[in-house]
Amino acid sequence: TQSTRPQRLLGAVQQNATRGDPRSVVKTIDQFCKHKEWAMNVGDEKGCILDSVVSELNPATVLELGTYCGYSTVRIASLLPPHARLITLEFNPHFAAVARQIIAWAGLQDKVLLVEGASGDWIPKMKEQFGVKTFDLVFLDHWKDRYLPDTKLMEECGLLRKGSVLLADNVVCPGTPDYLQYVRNSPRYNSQYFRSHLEYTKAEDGLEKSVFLG
Ligand SMILES: O=C(NC/C=C/[C@H]1O[C@@H](n2cnc3c(NCCO)ncnc32)[C@H](O)[C@@H]1O)c1cc(-c2ccc(F)cc2)cc(O)c1O
Ligand SMILES: [Mg+2]
Repeated sequence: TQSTRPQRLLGAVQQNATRGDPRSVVKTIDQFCKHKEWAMNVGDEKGCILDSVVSELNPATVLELGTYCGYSTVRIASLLPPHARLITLEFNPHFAAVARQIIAWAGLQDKVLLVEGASGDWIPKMKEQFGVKTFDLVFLDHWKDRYLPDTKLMEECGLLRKGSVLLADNVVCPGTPDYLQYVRNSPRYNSQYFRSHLEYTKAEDGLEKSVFLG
């Protein structure tokens, strides 16, 4: 049977990355995507911006929307303090299965809770199911037309507090126009654009960092 791109990416990690070493897992995936097959990971250039936001925040509770193969999950989790937790939502069972193995290869399974299912279903259950009060950081990287509805849902569910940070990938390419318009014009957010490039290419893309003002 034909393998899938996520399976080939997992194979590259298992053959080339050092078990328990998140940096080598990240480097292996970036090498694979640069030299073998492009994949929609946040990548190394935008990844450094992600790293700096995480390091500066030192968050205790992080939510990621759209795990895919777990590349950004590994980047974020590798920077979290010991008792911090990252909940990542992925509704494609095949991608979730690959991501679990990549997260485990990096040795980060104790910091990461990968929940299989749709954000729209799970965001309203975060408090009762996982004892989450509010998220310090949310990384949005799932279907681009779901950034805005899920942000409004998080607001309605009381999952954001004064100072919570939303960090959104792909606000230029593929683009998230309705989300950008909302966070940049709403009095409830302080929004900032970090210009970069689409992963592994020269095309423009960037991350939008939006602080919830309560
Ligand atoms: O489309 C992109 N990302 C989507 C990610 C989807 C992943 O997230 C999962 N997912 C989606 N919606 C939900 C959901 N909730 C919503 C549905 O209920 N709940 C849970 N999981 C969800 C999917 O199963 C995937 O694993 C993208 C494209 C380019 C790109 C740029 C230029 C090009 F030419 C081509 C491509 C670059 C990027 O960085 C990109 O992130
Ligand atoms: Mg992305």
